[in-house]
Amino acid sequence: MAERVLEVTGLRAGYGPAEVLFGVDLHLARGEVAALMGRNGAGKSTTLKAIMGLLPPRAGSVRFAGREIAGLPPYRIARLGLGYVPEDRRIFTDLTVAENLAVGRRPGRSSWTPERLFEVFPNLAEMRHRRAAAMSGGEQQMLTIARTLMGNPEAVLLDEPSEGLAPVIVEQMAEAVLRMKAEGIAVLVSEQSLDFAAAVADRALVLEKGAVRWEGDVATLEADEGVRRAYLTL
Ligand SMILES: Nc1ncnc2c1ncn2[C@@H]1O[C@H](COP(=O)(O)OP(=O)(O)OP(=O)(O)O)[C@@H](O)[C@H]1O
Repeated sequence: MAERVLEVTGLRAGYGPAEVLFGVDLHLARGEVAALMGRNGAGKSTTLKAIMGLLPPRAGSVRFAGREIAGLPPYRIARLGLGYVPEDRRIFTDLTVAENLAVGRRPGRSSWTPERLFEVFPNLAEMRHRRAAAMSGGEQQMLTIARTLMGNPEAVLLDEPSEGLAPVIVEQMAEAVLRMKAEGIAVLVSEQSLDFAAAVADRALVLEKGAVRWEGDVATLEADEGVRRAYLTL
């Protein structure tokens, strides 16, 4: 069995009185890309936020790189090497691409430099001196991913990267995920699009009503109309 970089068991979380996650079990192997799928409101974003400590887990265990991280604040989880790219872009719009990357650097242990990132994201290289405010949503999303890599993560949680992007940008986004994988970074990507999941992921986890109801190869999921109808299509 491949070594697990992330292991989530019985994770419960919610907002105030609203319970959203009812015991999520999932894992991510080192260097693997897994797609967390499910309809709107199934709990994908909530799962990523609870793993990252942005929403305090109410029960369950989250083990990352061999240690329990449930209950730790997000900045400590990030420092341990878990990156997080939220749906809304978190960049400094007044800064240029290169400046945004410099801000993301983690002192001491970054093997990533802006130059290396520009090799991995050639489209960002072309606009390195452009202010982020003058970039498209998709380009800003790509910059958010690149900036997360400056923190030298071992694994990255990526929330709905393809949502609302033009098809050509979605393709670039898929390439970016595959390049992260090629660099040995494990990625848990929350995604509604089966096409995107099939393009990037080895394995799919399907959430419904706050728990993982199906798990398997993306190809099996594509072929199984019954499962798709039950958990994915409207
Ligand atoms: N800040 C919040 N306060 C209260 N309820 C919330 C909050 N954020 C999400 N929820 C609720 O939690 C449930 C799961 O939402 P979540 O965003 O995790 O779903 P999702 O699978 O990521 O779907 P989407 O694709 O719509 O983001 C939904 O019922 C949603 O209404």
